[in-house]
Amino acid sequence: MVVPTYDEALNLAWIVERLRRAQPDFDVLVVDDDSPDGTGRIADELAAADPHVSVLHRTAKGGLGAAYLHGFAHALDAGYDVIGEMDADGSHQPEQLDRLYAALADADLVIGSRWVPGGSVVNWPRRRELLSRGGNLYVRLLLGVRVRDATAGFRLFRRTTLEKIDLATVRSTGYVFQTDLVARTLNAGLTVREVPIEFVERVRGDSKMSGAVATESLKRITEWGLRERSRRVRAALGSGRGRR
Ligand SMILES: Nc1nc2c(ncn2[C@@H]2O[C@H](COP(=O)(O)OP(=O)(O)O[C@H]3O[C@H](CO)[C@@H](O)[C@H](O)[C@@H]3O)[C@@H](O)[C@H]2O)c(=O)[nH]1
Repeated sequence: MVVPTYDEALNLAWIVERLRRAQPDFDVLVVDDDSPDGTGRIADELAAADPHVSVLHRTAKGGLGAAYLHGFAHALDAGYDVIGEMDADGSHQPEQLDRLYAALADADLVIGSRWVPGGSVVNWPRRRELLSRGGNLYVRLLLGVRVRDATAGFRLFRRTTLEKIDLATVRSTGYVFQTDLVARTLNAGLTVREVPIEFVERVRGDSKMSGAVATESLKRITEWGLRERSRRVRAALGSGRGRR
């Protein structure tokens, strides 16, 4: 599992311990962006005590997407067949990974979803719930992506999925990375399955969601949607001309 961290000193040891207990066969790769609160040092201590834990130290805060790209490159190089994503703050419960893993039997990407029947959020401020539901609706309308929770960050990918979606061309640095990867997976003709999860708002530390992160998401999704629409219009005009 790739676990990106920025200022998660209050959460990291707790979540890694839960993850290792819930899935003793899984390895954990913490990708830390030189967190000022010393998360990187805690990650080093966890790695020193457990051969299933390793750490990638990045030199500065580069965004969630950039951290995942770095982590995925390492996991692919290391030869893993299944590569996962999970937040470090306890929002994603390692105890629910069994169900995600089982669903990967007939899928190329499994998403732990808050917005399918059976999914839920606990203690999320109303504002965040609206932002997530509204963002996902926007993604469905503009990109035609038939997924209820395209912004979720609790996932399992088959290695082959990451190999097919051309990660070298991904430019999404922030949270829009999540939507980008879902759209790429579907565009590659691969299967995405959503498994209901209970998402629990963090109790320690702060979310790194910011105005800049939200703006990047809005801008990119709008650009992709408009580009796709004009591509469809051009294709329709082209085939119309061909028929005349
Ligand atoms: N390395 C690194 N990690 C980061 C960065 N920004 C955030 N993170 C880490 O990414 C995880 C998610 O960040 P949060 O700030 O806790 O996200 P949230 O608002 O609670 O969660 C929402 O957005 C996430 C991003 O896609 C989703 O994963 C999550 O499901 C939820 O919808 C945490 O482990 C956090 O430390 C960064 O720039 N660099």
